[in-house]
Amino acid sequence: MNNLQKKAVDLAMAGHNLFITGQAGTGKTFVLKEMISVLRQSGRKVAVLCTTGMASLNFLNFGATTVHRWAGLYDGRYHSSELKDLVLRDDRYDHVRKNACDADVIIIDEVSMLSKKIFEQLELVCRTAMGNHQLFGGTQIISCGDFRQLRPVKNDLYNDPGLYCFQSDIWTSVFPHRCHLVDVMRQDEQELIIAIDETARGAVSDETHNLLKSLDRPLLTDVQPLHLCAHNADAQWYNSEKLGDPEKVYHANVSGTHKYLKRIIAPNYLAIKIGCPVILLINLSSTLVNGLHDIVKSYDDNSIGVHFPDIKETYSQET
Ligand SMILES: Nc1ncnc2c1ncn2[C@@H]1O[C@H](COP(=O)(O)OP(=O)(O)OP(=O)(O)O)[C@@H](O)[C@H]1O
Repeated sequence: MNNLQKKAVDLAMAGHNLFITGQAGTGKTFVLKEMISVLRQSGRKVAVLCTTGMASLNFLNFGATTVHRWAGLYDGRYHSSELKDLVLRDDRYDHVRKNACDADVIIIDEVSMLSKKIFEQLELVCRTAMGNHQLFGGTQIISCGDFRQLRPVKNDLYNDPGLYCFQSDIWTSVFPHRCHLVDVMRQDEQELIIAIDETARGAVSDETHNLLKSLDRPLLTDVQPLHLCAHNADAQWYNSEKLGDPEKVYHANVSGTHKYLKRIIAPNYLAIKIGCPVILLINLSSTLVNGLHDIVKSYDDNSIGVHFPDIKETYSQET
């Protein structure tokens, strides 16, 4: 580890709350992994939380999970008062209370994607579960991320405007220490590192501009490119064009409040054929996470089989 990385680990070992930042490639993930190992070797129970399921795959061997799952926030549906009641009184929140009470240290990675609302709800859950008035119930908190990378996603459905967590009034009290990693540790692709930094700062040099232009090339023929659409309706139209005649169509049994149902991103029917690409829209487990995509391998009246080679697992969901 370099000196700044060592300093971050020392602060964590000394029990301090800490925010670690630095541009892409400065070794944030690397230092977190070192930190988790050292803290655990010293006997401390470390909860490793990520803001997305995909990010938690970086910490697969460290028992990482998402903030939402760990703290029982689900899709952000609860008002803080409801959440407090659930943590205090609801049997279904036994595991959440246990999560919070068992952890000596909570580590949050990719914190740039954590919204102010979710940050404050996580704090509330910890404080309520611990029955302790201190921030996060007095549990040590370490967060890590680069606010010039991905930002929080707003959630209109549940009144989350997607403000950054550092806009919270409690942010500076929670994190009195800030460790800014400056040395880019990634040895290869120096040009790309400079390009990422310049693009993040909005100051693109001619060299970076030329590098980005040079990447404009025909796609490989055996690669199925991901097609990004600005609107769900466009994505649905594109998918049905590409799918052609489906081999099987499943219809959802839908019930609930119209106001909420109309804003759900998953369509109420699913048309598939063998070999068609599918993407997970929710986290089903700590490895089957929102954003994973692969192709349909099999189906019958009640289930669809999808093979996700990255996680060496075949998942079959009852439809
Ligand atoms: N002290 C170190 N010694 C050797 N290699 C290191 C060290 N720190 C980081 N690295 C290597 O540098 C590369 C970048 O590190 P890492 O992925 O942790 O950076 P990061 O800041 O998390 O980047 P990003 O923001 O893009 O996720 C990795 O290959 C990592 O193994």
